[in-house]
Amino acid sequence: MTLQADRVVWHRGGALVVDEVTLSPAPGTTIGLLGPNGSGKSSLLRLLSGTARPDSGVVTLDGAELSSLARRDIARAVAVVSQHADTDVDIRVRDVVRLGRIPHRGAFGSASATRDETAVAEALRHTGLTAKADQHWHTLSGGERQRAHIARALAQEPRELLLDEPTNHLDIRHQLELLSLVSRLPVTSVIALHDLNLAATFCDEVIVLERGRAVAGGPPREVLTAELIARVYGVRAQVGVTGRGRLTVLFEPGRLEESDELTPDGAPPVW
Ligand SMILES: Nc1ncnc2c1ncn2[C@@H]1O[C@H](COP(=O)(O)OP(=O)(O)OP(=O)(O)O)[C@@H](O)[C@H]1O
Repeated sequence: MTLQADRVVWHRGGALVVDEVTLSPAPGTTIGLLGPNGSGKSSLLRLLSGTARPDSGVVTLDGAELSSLARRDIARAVAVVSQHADTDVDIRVRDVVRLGRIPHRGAFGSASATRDETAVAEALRHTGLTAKADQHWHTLSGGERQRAHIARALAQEPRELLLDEPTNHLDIRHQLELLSLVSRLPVTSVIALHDLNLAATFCDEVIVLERGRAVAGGPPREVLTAELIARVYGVRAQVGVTGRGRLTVLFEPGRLEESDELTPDGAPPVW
């Protein structure tokens, strides 16, 4: 059992933004949430994290409806890294990461200070921030802040990790390192991503949203076809497999015309 959404529907400002989406990740897998701007990825993550309640349908954690659980109980299992999270407080990186330990504290402080400090040190190490641990938040670059948020989520030692465009500010090496780390962790991760190649490389399964609806889902190799990319994004693409067997998408600039011939579905060519 894990975090699951069953036919969730959510309206925001009168508009339908999540439309009957069902998500049932196998424990330990990495799921990519794909789709154009405004297709509902962040909204779905908010429903999964319990920060918003669906108008209909349910989100459950180990079979219990999320809305029936205490926030602390959810936070012990589910860590979230949302977009645009920032602070004006002058706080050091290590203290940001320590925030991840709060759900594990009892009424009289932490059950184990050593365990807390080990989790924080590990999270800093995994995100390459050990040397920056004592640096002040406002002196960090955008990418370093992003990594600090991820370190905070890792320090939480969650079973479920919800990440909203975690590679946004990261240089290519850190994009690869971060997703490689997340996909290797023994946690279930749901990651909103724009980069189809990163999704193809690191996700066990992807779900493609379009106007709030899940229009495709499954292993990247089955889902990420030129036809799907044309239909959902309105972009011409070639999908192939590199000599090392990695699915790769190449995009063609220019608007897609109705007369465009798309690569037929089937096994992607080897490049
Ligand atoms: N508070 C709100 N009131 C009204 N509509 C909203 C509100 N928040 C989001 N929306 C709308 O909900 C839809 C889904 O937004 P959401 O942020 O979930 O999309 P997204 O797929 O994460 O987009 P992006 O890739 O641009 O981050 C959008 O059309 C957006 O305009």
